[in-house]
Parts: sequence; structure tokens; C-alpha cells
Amino acid sequence: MAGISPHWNEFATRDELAASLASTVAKVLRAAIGRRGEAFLAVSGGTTPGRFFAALSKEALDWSKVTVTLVDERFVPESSPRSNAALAKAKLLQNQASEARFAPLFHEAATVEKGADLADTDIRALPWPLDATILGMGGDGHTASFFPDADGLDALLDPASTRIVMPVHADSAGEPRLTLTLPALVGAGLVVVHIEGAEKRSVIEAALAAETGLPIRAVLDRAPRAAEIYWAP
Ligand SMILES: O=C(O)[C@H](O)[C@@H](O)[C@H](O)[C@H](O)COP(=O)(O)O
Repeated sequence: MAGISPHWNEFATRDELAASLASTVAKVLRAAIGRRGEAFLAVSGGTTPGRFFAALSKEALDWSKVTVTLVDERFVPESSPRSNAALAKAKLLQNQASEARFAPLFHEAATVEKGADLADTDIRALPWPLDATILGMGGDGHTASFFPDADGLDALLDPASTRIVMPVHADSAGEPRLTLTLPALVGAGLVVVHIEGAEKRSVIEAALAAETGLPIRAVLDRAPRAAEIYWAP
């Protein structure tokens, strides 16, 4: 069954988008701290979130009560230029946000399967549910590490999954990955899809308009509440 249609938030520039998204996420984190004494945020890697990370890192709130984890991670150590952990630490856990606790998905292990088991145990101990999930999307309609060609994609997108972290193998992904599962991601109070550029807009519009099997559509359909799409040209 199709979920509630996502809500569009459009901006003239990427800087305006970053400022608005940072302000919205900061409000959600402050509210969570007020309500339950702590807040829990999952962010994406890749090239899009840089401006948003910079803006969010300057928001005044009690960052010592915030845990930040990743929507997904490449199976590489933090020393790799492809590490999402390294990106989040450098661009988000700075300024005011340097006080936040960071929970990595990557653990040294012989295989990504073993690494995912270690991450699942660690991440399970965090203050679920997430208060906010900030997803990205690739031009192929993947989000998190739900690549269209991923092995076992149905299990990754299973809304009834009891796993929190799973390994991913997909030829298009470059290297093995670790991802939070669909229910872990969409259980957040706020679910955002942050995309930029005309091409990604066309991809998500096409995915929403037709019964495509694209992973982004499955995530939006299976979210218990409407997601917020943040877009700028
Ligand atoms: O590790 C990653 O790459 C991600 O978390 C991934 O899901 C990303 O959000 C999309 O691939 C979009 O990436 P860009 O922002 O680089 O286009």
C-alpha cells in the first residue's frame, strides 16, 4: 500500500536549503532533548550533505546530549577518503557540534557480514527511535545503501526486519556497504530526503509518479509518516 505522499520543500539555492534544513533538524534535536533528555540523528554521506553539515554544526543546542550515526557506510576504515564517518566527523562534528557523540557503522572485521554483526550490536544499544533521519538519493534511485542491484534488496527494505544494520553487496556500489535497515530509518520522527539538481528531481518525481521498483519509492511508501523532500537546483 502506498504511504502518505512526501512534502516538498523547495529552495532557490543550496545555501538556503542547508540553512533551513539545519534549523529544522536543530529544532527536532532540541525538542527531543527536552522530552527525553537526549537526541539521536542519522545522516548520510556522499557529496550532497556538506553545506547542511556546516550549517547544522553551528546550531546552538546541548550537543553533549546528541548521538549522531550514519544512514549507511562504505566498508572502509576512517582513513579512507570514501569513509562517511570521516566526512561526518570533519564536517558535522565541529564548532558547536564537536560535543556530540558519534557512533560509527564501520568496525574492523574480516568480512562486511562480520562488521555488520558488530555494528548491529553496538547501534542497537543507542537511544532508539531516531529523532531525525537525513537520507540522500543517487541518480539510480538508491537511498541509504539500498541499491537497485543489491543482493537481497527485499530483506534490506523489509519493514518487519528485526536487524538494525545489514551488509550490502551491489555491483554498482563500488565496495561492500553497511546500511541501517528500512524500519530503523523510517521510524524516525522526521525523515528527510535531501536532494539537489534537476536530474535527481526528475528521478524522484518519476519514482513517485509510477509504480517503479526503485528503492527510494519503497522507502517513501513504507514510511509510517510523510517524508520531507528538501530540494534546490
Ligand atoms: O554513502 C553514500 O554514498 C550515501 O549515504 C548514499 O546513499 C548517498 O546519499 C547517495 O549516494 C547520494 O550521494 P551524493 O550526495 O554523492 O549524490
